[in-house]
Amino acid sequence: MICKGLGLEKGYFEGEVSKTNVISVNHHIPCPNPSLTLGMPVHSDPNLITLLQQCDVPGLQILKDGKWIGVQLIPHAIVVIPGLQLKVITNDRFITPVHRVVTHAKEVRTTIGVFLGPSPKSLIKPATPLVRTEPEFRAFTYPEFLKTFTAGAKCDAQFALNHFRNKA
Ligand SMILES: O=C(O)CCC(=O)C(=O)O
Ligand SMILES: [Fe+2]
Repeated sequence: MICKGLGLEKGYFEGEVSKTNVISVNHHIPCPNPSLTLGMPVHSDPNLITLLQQCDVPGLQILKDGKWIGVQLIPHAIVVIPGLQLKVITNDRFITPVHRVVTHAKEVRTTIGVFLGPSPKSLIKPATPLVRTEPEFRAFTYPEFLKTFTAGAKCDAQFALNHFRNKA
Protein backbone atom coordinates (compact mmCIF):
# COMPACT_ATOMS: atom_id res chain seq x y z
CA MET A 1 0.00 0.00 0.00
CA ILE A 2 2.84 2.38 0.91
CA CYS A 3 4.67 1.50 -2.32
CA LYS A 4 1.55 2.16 -4.36
CA GLY A 5 0.98 5.53 -2.71
CA LEU A 6 4.56 6.56 -3.39
CA GLY A 7 4.75 5.17 -6.91
CA LEU A 8 7.48 2.69 -5.92
CA GLU A 9 7.66 -0.82 -7.32
CA LYS A 10 5.73 -3.44 -5.34
CA GLY A 11 7.91 -5.05 -2.68
CA TYR A 12 10.35 -2.13 -2.42
CA PHE A 13 10.35 -2.44 1.37
CA GLU A 14 10.81 -6.21 1.37
CA GLY A 15 14.19 -7.83 1.98
CA GLU A 16 17.14 -6.35 3.90
CA VAL A 17 15.43 -3.03 4.65
CA SER A 18 12.75 -4.69 6.81
CA LYS A 19 14.65 -7.82 7.83
CA THR A 20 14.85 -7.21 11.58
CA ASN A 21 11.70 -7.68 13.56
CA VAL A 22 11.65 -6.79 17.24
CA ILE A 23 8.57 -7.36 19.39
CA SER A 24 8.41 -5.24 22.50
CA VAL A 25 5.77 -5.43 25.20
CA ASN A 26 5.42 -2.21 27.17
CA HIS A 27 3.85 -2.51 30.59
CA HIS A 28 3.18 0.98 31.97
CA ILE A 29 2.31 0.88 35.66
CA PRO A 30 -0.04 3.53 37.13
CA CYS A 31 1.34 6.72 38.64
CA PRO A 32 -0.92 8.36 41.27
CA ASN A 33 0.21 11.78 39.98
CA PRO A 34 0.71 11.48 36.19
CA SER A 35 2.18 14.99 36.02
CA LEU A 36 5.28 13.68 37.82
CA THR A 37 6.53 11.21 35.21
CA LEU A 38 6.08 9.90 31.70
CA GLY A 39 5.46 6.26 30.78
CA MET A 40 7.85 6.69 27.86
CA PRO A 41 9.92 9.79 27.09
CA VAL A 42 9.53 11.99 24.01
CA HIS A 43 11.06 10.20 21.01
CA SER A 44 10.76 9.23 17.35
CA ASP A 45 11.12 5.57 16.38
CA PRO A 46 14.47 5.07 14.61
CA ASN A 47 13.44 1.91 12.70
CA LEU A 48 11.53 1.57 9.41
CA ILE A 49 7.97 1.21 10.64
CA THR A 50 6.28 0.34 13.93
CA LEU A 51 2.98 -1.49 14.33
CA LEU A 52 1.47 -0.89 17.75
CA GLN A 53 -1.42 -2.67 19.42
CA GLN A 54 -2.77 -0.41 22.15
CA CYS A 55 -5.02 -1.65 24.97
CA ASP A 56 -8.12 0.10 26.35
CA VAL A 57 -6.17 2.59 28.48
CA PRO A 58 -5.08 5.86 26.83
CA GLY A 59 -1.52 7.17 27.03
CA LEU A 60 0.10 7.51 23.61
CA GLN A 61 0.38 11.13 22.42
CA ILE A 62 1.72 12.61 19.17
CA LEU A 63 3.20 16.10 18.90
CA LYS A 64 1.35 18.11 16.24
CA ASP A 65 1.78 21.85 15.69
CA GLY A 66 3.37 22.18 19.13
CA LYS A 67 0.47 20.40 20.89
CA TRP A 68 0.25 16.90 22.34
CA ILE A 69 -2.65 14.98 20.79
CA GLY A 70 -3.88 11.71 22.32
CA VAL A 71 -4.00 8.80 19.88
CA GLN A 72 -7.55 7.49 19.75
CA LEU A 73 -8.23 4.05 21.15
CA ILE A 74 -9.97 1.94 18.53
CA PRO A 75 -10.57 -1.69 19.58
CA HIS A 76 -8.37 -4.13 17.61
CA ALA A 77 -6.88 -1.33 15.48
CA ILE A 78 -3.14 -1.28 14.87
CA VAL A 79 -1.39 2.09 15.13
CA VAL A 80 1.13 2.50 12.30
CA ILE A 81 4.09 4.73 13.15
CA PRO A 82 6.47 5.62 10.30
CA GLY A 83 10.04 5.40 11.58
CA LEU A 84 13.04 7.54 10.70
CA GLN A 85 14.28 5.10 8.02
CA LEU A 86 10.98 5.53 6.17
CA LYS A 87 11.45 9.30 6.26
CA VAL A 88 14.95 8.93 4.76
CA ILE A 89 13.98 6.36 2.09
CA THR A 90 10.99 8.46 1.01
CA ASN A 91 13.30 11.50 0.76
CA ASP A 92 11.35 13.43 3.45
CA ARG A 93 7.86 12.59 2.10
CA PHE A 94 6.92 10.69 5.25
CA ILE A 95 6.74 12.41 8.61
CA THR A 96 8.11 10.45 11.55
CA PRO A 97 5.95 11.57 14.47
CA VAL A 98 7.43 12.73 17.75
CA HIS A 99 5.52 10.84 20.45
CA ARG A 100 5.47 10.00 24.13
CA VAL A 101 3.42 7.97 26.60
CA VAL A 102 1.80 9.65 29.58
CA THR A 103 1.02 7.71 32.72
CA HIS A 104 -2.44 6.91 34.03
CA ALA A 105 -3.40 7.56 37.66
CA LYS A 106 -5.12 4.22 38.22
CA GLU A 107 -4.92 1.85 35.29
CA VAL A 108 -2.13 -0.35 34.01
CA ARG A 109 -1.39 0.13 30.31
CA THR A 110 0.06 -2.74 28.29
CA THR A 111 0.90 -2.36 24.60
CA ILE A 112 2.61 -4.56 22.03
CA GLY A 113 4.90 -3.01 19.44
CA VAL A 114 6.34 -4.73 16.38
CA PHE A 115 9.39 -2.82 15.17
CA LEU A 116 10.40 -3.60 11.60
CA GLY A 117 13.85 -2.35 10.73
CA PRO A 118 16.79 -2.80 8.37
CA SER A 119 19.40 -5.53 8.63
CA PRO A 120 22.86 -4.30 9.66
CA LYS A 121 24.19 -4.65 6.11
CA SER A 122 21.31 -2.88 4.39
CA LEU A 123 22.32 0.42 2.76
CA ILE A 124 19.75 3.10 3.51
CA LYS A 125 19.28 5.94 1.04
CA PRO A 126 16.44 7.87 -0.59
CA ALA A 127 14.65 5.79 -3.25
CA THR A 128 15.76 6.99 -6.69
CA PRO A 129 12.20 7.51 -8.06
CA LEU A 130 11.52 9.89 -5.16
CA VAL A 131 14.56 12.11 -5.79
CA ARG A 132 14.00 15.07 -8.10
CA THR A 133 17.40 16.78 -8.19
CA GLU A 134 19.59 15.88 -5.21
CA PRO A 135 18.76 13.30 -2.51
CA GLU A 136 18.03 14.87 0.88
CA PHE A 137 20.22 12.28 2.63
CA ARG A 138 23.47 10.50 1.93
CA ALA A 139 23.64 6.70 2.09
CA PHE A 140 24.38 5.00 5.41
CA THR A 141 24.03 1.66 7.13
CA TYR A 142 21.52 1.22 9.95
CA PRO A 143 24.24 0.64 12.60
CA GLU A 144 25.85 3.95 11.53
CA PHE A 145 22.51 5.69 11.99
CA LEU A 146 21.87 4.11 15.39
CA LYS A 147 25.34 5.11 16.58
CA THR A 148 24.57 8.76 15.80
CA PHE A 149 20.99 8.51 17.10
CA THR A 150 22.08 7.14 20.46
CA ALA A 151 25.20 9.33 20.81
CA GLY A 152 25.33 10.65 24.37
CA ALA A 153 22.37 8.34 25.18
CA LYS A 154 20.15 11.06 23.72
CA CYS A 155 18.03 9.37 21.01
CA ASP A 156 17.94 12.71 19.22
CA ALA A 157 16.13 12.25 15.89
CA GLN A 158 16.89 15.72 14.52
CA PHE A 159 20.57 15.41 15.35
CA ALA A 160 20.79 12.04 13.60
CA LEU A 161 18.81 13.19 10.54
CA ASN A 162 20.92 16.35 10.22
CA HIS A 163 24.09 14.29 10.46
CA PHE A 164 23.15 12.36 7.31
CA ARG A 165 21.36 15.19 5.52
CA ASN A 166 22.98 16.57 2.36
CA LYS A 167 23.46 20.26 2.94
CA ALA A 168 22.09 22.60 0.27
O1 LIG B 1 3.39 2.03 24.51
C1 LIG B 1 3.04 2.85 23.67
O2 LIG B 1 1.90 3.26 23.53
C2 LIG B 1 4.05 3.40 22.69
C3 LIG B 1 5.39 2.79 22.80
C4 LIG B 1 6.42 3.42 21.93
O3 LIG B 1 6.29 4.52 21.47
C5 LIG B 1 7.63 2.66 21.61
O4 LIG B 1 7.80 1.55 22.16
O5 LIG B 1 8.44 3.14 20.80
FE1 LIG C 1 7.79 4.89 19.92
